[in-house]
Amino acid sequence: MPKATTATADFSAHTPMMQQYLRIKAEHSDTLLFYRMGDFYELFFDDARKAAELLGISLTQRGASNGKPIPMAGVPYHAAENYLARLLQMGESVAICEQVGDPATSKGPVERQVVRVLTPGTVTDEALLSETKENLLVAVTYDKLFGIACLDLASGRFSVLECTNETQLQAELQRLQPAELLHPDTMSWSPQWYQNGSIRPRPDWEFASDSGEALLCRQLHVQHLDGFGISRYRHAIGAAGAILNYVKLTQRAALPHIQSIRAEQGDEAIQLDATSQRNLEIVSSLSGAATSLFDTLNVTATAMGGRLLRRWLQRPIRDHFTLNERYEAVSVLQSVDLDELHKTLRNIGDLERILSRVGLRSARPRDLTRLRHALQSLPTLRTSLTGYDQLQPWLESLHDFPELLKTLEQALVDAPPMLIRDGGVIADGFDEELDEQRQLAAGATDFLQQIETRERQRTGISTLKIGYNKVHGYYLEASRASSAHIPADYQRRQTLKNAERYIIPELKTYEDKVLQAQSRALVREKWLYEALLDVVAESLTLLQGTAQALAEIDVLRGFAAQAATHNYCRPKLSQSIGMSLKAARHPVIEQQLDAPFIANDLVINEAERMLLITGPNMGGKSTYMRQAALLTIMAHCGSFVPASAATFGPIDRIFTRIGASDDLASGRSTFMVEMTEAAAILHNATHRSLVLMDEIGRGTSTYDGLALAWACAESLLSDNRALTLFATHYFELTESIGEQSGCVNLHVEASEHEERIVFEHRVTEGAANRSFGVQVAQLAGLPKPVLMRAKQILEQLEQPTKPAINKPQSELNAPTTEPFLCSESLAAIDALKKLNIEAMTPLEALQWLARWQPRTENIKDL
Ligand SMILES: Nc1ncnc2c1ncn2[C@@H]1O[C@H](COP(=O)(O)OP(=O)(O)OP(=O)(O)O)[C@@H](O)[C@H]1O
Repeated sequence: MPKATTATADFSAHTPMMQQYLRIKAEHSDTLLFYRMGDFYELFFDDARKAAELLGISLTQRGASNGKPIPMAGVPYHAAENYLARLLQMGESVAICEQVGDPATSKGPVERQVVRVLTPGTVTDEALLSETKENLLVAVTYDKLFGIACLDLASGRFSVLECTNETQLQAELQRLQPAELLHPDTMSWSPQWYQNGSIRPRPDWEFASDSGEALLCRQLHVQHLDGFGISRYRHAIGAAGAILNYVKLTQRAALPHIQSIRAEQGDEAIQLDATSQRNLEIVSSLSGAATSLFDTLNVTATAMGGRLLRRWLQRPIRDHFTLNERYEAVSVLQSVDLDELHKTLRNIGDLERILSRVGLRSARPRDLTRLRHALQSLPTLRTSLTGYDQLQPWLESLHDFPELLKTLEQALVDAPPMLIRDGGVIADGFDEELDEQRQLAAGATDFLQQIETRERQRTGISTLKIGYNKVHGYYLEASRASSAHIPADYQRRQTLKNAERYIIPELKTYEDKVLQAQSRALVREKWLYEALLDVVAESLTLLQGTAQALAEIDVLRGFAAQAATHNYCRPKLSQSIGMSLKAARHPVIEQQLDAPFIANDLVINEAERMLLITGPNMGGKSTYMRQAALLTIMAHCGSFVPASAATFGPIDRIFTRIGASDDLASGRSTFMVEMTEAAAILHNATHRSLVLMDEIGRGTSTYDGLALAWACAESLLSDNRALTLFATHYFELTESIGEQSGCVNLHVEASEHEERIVFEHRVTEGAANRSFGVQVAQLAGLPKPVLMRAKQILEQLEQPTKPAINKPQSELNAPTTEPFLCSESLAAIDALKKLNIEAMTPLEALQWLARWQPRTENIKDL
């Protein structure tokens, strides 16, 4: 690539057009430059090579400049959106360079300018965005704590938050899933924090708090930021400044739809760390193919409703007042005609994004007709919801816009073309001047037809016809065979194979009139369209408030519909720590099973804060635990829950240690991942946290695993005092931990029928006494000989003091017997230590001895 990166570079050896290209490219060195040439966007040099590789388009050459051939690749102008969408998805940014000068009057290459820069986090074009997902631009800065700012340019939603540590940062980024992330040049970015989007370093000074504050004040038209409650978030304000800088640079337009900014405070939502967000499959499933909680609950009518539901699920709130308001709304919506409401909302569509495009002045004619349609539907919607006091908080924000609607109805044709460029958008009768120009243009066209008829008669050439092209304007065309009949006042302009083209002065005069009238009409129409955008923009704040209320109504309508269809109950919120669920079901699995889902109760509170769950593989332990977390999340979004009764106390965080997989990207083994997650839980869980621990310790040897699981359970029970659901296959824990105060043993039931396991999926009190592992393996299709051998080994392991039946002891897998012996000894010592002899009656002491004595036989073998 020629040196195009400095302003002082010398391009004089290149052709004039290449000089122009290189000058523009020098200002956009880190973006692909789409350089408009006729009907194509062309890319040159390294850009061409890169685009050819990324898009699979052919790499060609264009002449030579500076003595060397120029690598070139291009995409047709009319199909550019598709290519742009793909590049953005791959994290690339593109600068669009258009011809802005007039080719007719230009000396040398026609003047070109970059009219906008598309980057993954700042696109707002309908065709380039996913309907269902927010497209977020996030900036992160660090100085003792992380300052984060987040902008959804396509809705104008702007927020700031701060995190004290990396784990929190990771959790927030996992939730936000930025399409593009900015950080200061000097801050080194760890891929562990986030690596999905396009990560872009920006100059440090763009993140300065003072300049950030000044930029924000200017954007929000205020003198200070106190009114938005964000003043104390100094780092995040710096990050917000970096975002504003960047968006202004790329959009090259004012941003009137960004009208406020809010602080997201850690304690206003239930915190879900990055792992839990993934493990609980809230908005996307682990495998990608399965169904997430979002997929199950999303029956919204509008895309803006779908995006809001996603946000709510990712950030469940803790404010009981707001949640009760939502429950009330869901209750009363059940008596509204939900299908009708769905239809009306569908008609309203994605108002949120239309309004942002109005703000950015990139709204297309069809955006305005959709806005018109939405405003027409508003009164119907309002009528269907009036009379329900419980909906008042939403009805208050639903405004009618009669004047604006009248203007849009009068101004726009019914079905306008895609672009304003060619006209035909503004309706007849809306503007006198436009009508006049249009009539003139149409009248002059009639006149051309009169000329054609007259000239045919005058010349006697019946095939004489009037045509038009951009180079010669209007002309009369006659076949070459009839050239003998051409009058003397005809001036020849063009000779074709079989025809000649002529002009006459009269034709030229009328041509000027037509063209003038047509272009005046077009100019007028564009001006009127801009004015129409101004009119809509005047009501932008109220319209945005209305769109927000509509999106919420859409989500609440969905909750009501789901509650009615699947028999969900209204949750109760309580101040006492804990949770109580009657006949609860897993919202996602319930809808996927052909067989009926077995409902289970769950009670957890300060007195019984750890539920130790044992039972066979496939018995339903994970399902039971996950459903507790999912119901908590649903209830804290305002949804009803799949249970016959549900009460939730205050919950500050949900932690999960579920499943195990290697984290190859960061070079951590399964066990390392497991322990890192456990460490995060033990460090952070409070007595208000819901903790799901599924089979901790299974990633290492049984002996180590048991010891770790034991110690973790003890700590959760006594130090964190968290509300813990602890599933394990270590039966030893059911006595060592399960019998401690604050812990309850539960098990999932299963029975054996003709050597086959039957899962009951019922959770009942008490510990399980066997794990049916071999039977489950049989279901999984393990070869018969292997199963037989496993049964044999199992029998030996279960009777450790007896000699091996078929094989000498040395040939058995000796270490696997170890945990039984060692764990027994550990259990015995622990139980003995905890014994309060003074509080025991002699009979109780004897009973204790009788219970333990048989088990100590195992210990002898150590
Ligand atoms: N309450 C239930 N009603 C009906 N089916 C259920 C229920 N609970 C679980 N299942 C079914 O059993 C399957 C296994 O459940 P789950 O994964 O929760 O078992 P598990 O005890 O955690 O197993 P493992 O110990 O192997 O992890 C689920 O995929 C689901 O199809």
